[in-house]
Amino acid sequence: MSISNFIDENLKKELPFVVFRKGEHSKGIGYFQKEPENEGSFELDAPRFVFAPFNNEHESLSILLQNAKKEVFDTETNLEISKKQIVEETIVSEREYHVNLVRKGIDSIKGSDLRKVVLARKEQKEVGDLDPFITFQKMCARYPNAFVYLWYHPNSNIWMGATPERLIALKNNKFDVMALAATQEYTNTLEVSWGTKEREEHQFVVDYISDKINDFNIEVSKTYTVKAGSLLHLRADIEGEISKDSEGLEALINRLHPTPATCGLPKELAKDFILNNENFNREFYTGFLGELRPGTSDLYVNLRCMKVEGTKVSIFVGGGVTKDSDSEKEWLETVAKAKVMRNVL
Ligand SMILES: C=C(O[C@H]1C=CC=C(C(=O)O)[C@@H]1O)C(=O)O
Repeated sequence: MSISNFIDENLKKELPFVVFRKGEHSKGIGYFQKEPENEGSFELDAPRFVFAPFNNEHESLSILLQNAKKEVFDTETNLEISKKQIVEETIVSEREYHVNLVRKGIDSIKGSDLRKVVLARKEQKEVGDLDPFITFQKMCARYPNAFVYLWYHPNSNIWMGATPERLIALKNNKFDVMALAATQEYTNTLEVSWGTKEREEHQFVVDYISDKINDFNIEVSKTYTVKAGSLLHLRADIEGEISKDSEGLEALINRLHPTPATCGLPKELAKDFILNNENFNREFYTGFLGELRPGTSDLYVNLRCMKVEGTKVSIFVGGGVTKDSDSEKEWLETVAKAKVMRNVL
């Protein structure tokens, strides 16, 4: 059976599956659950592929690897990618809502202890009959460095994305956390300068992560510029080691998630602002996903993603707001980020 057949079969039977391809890899991996999960029948630390929401008070979904069929396949890299330019179809009311939301965020930062808040929006689009696997293949071809995935669970519907951000990788007790933030459009060079607002919004992420895990003997890299599709971001890597008697990976994730790359600073103030002011539910956008195994795990932040429901997709995009933000620029940044998914539809 081909991967497409496995996908069709699991969708028909409403059984969870995930198909993913890591950055710089040509092989994709699929885990297809064979039968409905028997609640409570598994060990808490059983190896799984986890799909966690933004709001850590909400339930995470998982596919238990031991109950799933594993398929390794070649991803299509020679796929004809349409170079057509996306026609801007700015919906005036969406622009207005987002610009006002950002202004409210800036006012709140100026008048309280809030220092950064990541504000997002949801863009809906009619797409007709979308073939999830072809869309996945298009994402693999267009975004070779991204973690590309296609996920389905009856409790979440179909999600897919091409994220540039790893939350944490763990191997032999050594871990690697990515601090990614700040955005500008790529114009054929990595030699760009970054403004004060961008450097500060990224530094907030580095400082927060370093502070949360400073008991793990960490090393923080220099900040450098990375390309993600047609965008550039600032990145730093924080490496450390989990000692034998320290808490496990899940506790470490709880300290980190959500970082100021997706929520803000201080975390609880920013989260309250988001939950009270964004006009949609983030669900799994800015949550995290990936393989969780004792000893070796690889988790990514769910960015540049969309949810598919029948003939409609919802694309989720946001950006970090600080005291120096310009509301119009923040809007345009979300338009640029939305193209990452719109380019493959
Ligand atoms: C929240 C998003 O991106 C984050 C990651 C990189 C750059 C970001 C920024 O420039 O605001 C965000 O922190 C998103 O893509 O929806």
